[in-house]
Amino acid sequence: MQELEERIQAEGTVKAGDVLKVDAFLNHQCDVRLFDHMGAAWAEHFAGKTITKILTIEASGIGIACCAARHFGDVPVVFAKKAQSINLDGDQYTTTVYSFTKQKEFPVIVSKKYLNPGDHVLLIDDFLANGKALRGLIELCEEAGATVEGIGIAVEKGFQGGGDKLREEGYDVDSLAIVESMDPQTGKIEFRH
Ligand SMILES: O=P(O)(O)OC[C@H]1O[C@H](OP(=O)(O)OP(=O)(O)O)[C@H](O)[C@@H]1O
Ligand SMILES: O=c1[nH]c(=O)c2nc[nH]c2[nH]1
Repeated sequence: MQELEERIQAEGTVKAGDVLKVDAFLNHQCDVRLFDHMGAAWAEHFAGKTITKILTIEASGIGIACCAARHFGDVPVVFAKKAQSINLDGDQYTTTVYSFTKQKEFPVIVSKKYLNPGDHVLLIDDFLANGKALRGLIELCEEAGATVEGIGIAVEKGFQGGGDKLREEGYDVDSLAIVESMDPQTGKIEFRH
């Protein structure tokens, strides 16, 4: 998606440790017009599929998933929580995920009320790196007996391999920008096309 690539080139910075900082528009300050355009792009890609629910994970996927839902008939957006809470009652699906930016393992929890065997789920997230977050969401869908229809990602770091492994396994992964390489010394960012 050209608009997203241009924003990354203009406002993104490359940090050590394979970190791309795009928090001016994607995952701290949020550009909702851009999010809306991203939702439209995923709706075009997944047009032939029936989507009954969007599933994402705290924290950065939530805003993007909510904007995307407007392009999928206002389907419900469910976000997996990364901490137990007194607000989480009853039965839950749970797994654990290693967080890329927080560098520690988190529980990942969805109430059984909000993920069901009949659901056809679109997974949405801001970043795809090693694929740990998506593996967690896929596991929750498997536990629930829900079908993963596709995966919509804003920025995939292709050189970390998580996306290609999922594609090899047959998942339909639509990443709107795939970073092929990035250099913290020069700041140069190259995309896969
Ligand atoms: O493919 P992976 O290696 O799993 O990396 C991608 C995940 O990393 C980030 O989550 P993180 O927990 O780092 O930050 P967040 O709380 O801002 O979403 C991002 O939001 C994705 O969920
Ligand atoms: O802001 C972010 N930058 C990244 O490079 C990244 N990788 C996973 N999650 C990420 N979040």
